[in-house]
Amino acid sequence: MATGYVFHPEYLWHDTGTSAGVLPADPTAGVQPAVHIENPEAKRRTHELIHLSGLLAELLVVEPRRATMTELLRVHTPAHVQHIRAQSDLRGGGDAGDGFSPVGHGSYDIARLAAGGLLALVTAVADGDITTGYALTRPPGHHATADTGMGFCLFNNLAIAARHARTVHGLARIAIVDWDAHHGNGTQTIFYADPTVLTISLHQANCFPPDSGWTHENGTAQGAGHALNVPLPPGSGHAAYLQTMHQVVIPALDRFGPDLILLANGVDANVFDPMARQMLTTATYRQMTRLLVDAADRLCHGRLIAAHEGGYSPFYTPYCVLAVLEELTGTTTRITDPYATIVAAYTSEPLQPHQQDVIDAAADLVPRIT
Ligand SMILES: O=C(CCC1CCCC1)NO
Ligand SMILES: [Zn+2]
Repeated sequence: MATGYVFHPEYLWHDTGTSAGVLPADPTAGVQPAVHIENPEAKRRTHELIHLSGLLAELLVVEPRRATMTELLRVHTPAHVQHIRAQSDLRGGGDAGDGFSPVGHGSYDIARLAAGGLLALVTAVADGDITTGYALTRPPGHHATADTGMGFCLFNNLAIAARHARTVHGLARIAIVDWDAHHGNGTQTIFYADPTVLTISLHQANCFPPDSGWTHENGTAQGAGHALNVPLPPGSGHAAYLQTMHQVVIPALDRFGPDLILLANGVDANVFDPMARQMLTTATYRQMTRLLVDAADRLCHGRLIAAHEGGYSPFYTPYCVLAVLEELTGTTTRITDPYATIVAAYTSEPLQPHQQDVIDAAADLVPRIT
């Protein structure tokens, strides 16, 4: 069972500029310049930990390629692709569409390489060269819709990969699980009327995008029943997420019967992350990933590909991703999470009734999956 790994130095060259955290800097308006929260640091440190842990030597390194225009247009409108390209051509760059999503000079080709990293993993899985894979890509993708970038995302990497899996490799039924702290609105919207793609998003309720990711958002037309959302309350931790996996995600995958499982692996629900208020630890990511690997083994010959999404703590993101990657490879951990004892007390909270209520509401929709 080989695990593919995609990383490329260009991913670190996507320039999100000196936005003050998440907003464009504007000293004239009192918005002091700062490093953008979506900067290379957490991804660079993640790649370095994967290397220094010795795990890199056990992975099949898969070279990314740039997604072609045809591949981009399977998901995005021509106007959106042209917009990204035009913003990227500007010496000072621009924005992907929502005012929160910097496009650096040259980011168009880097975003194509991010999407192409997922395409390369899908092809490697379809060809049987690997069973599981991880793309440590940047910029992220799960907020991007067909016609706009959003929330730091330029192109929807996983949606492009899903369409490629179906169109080119005949993998007809695709499940996309998204446990990034923020709603996978872009992916959901792209496939909202598509019965062949099941989207499942676990996220902090009403965090980003605002008023998005409610349980009643359950798909439409032919896709009715094939979008699940679990908007977990702020402060939700290990117990709530594991209960969601057992009561919603795994039963949904069992009913749907995917030919391929894609994972939007945002780790910004971790206890140290500045961009959300959830309480997950490396143990949570490890156990959630193990459940997905077991489901993939049961349902689709182990085929499971993860795309990196959010994760902004430069010191904790690496350990969360390492936990996911070790479970994808089926190896035991090499490096103990140095923060485990610090967080053990306040991340072992029991499941709360208001969290169970949210999980129950989502679980009630699982029987609608066909
Ligand atoms: O990690 C992210 C980005 C969230 C931010 C985008 C603008 C404010 C919140 N999405 O998954
Ligand atoms: Zn996020």
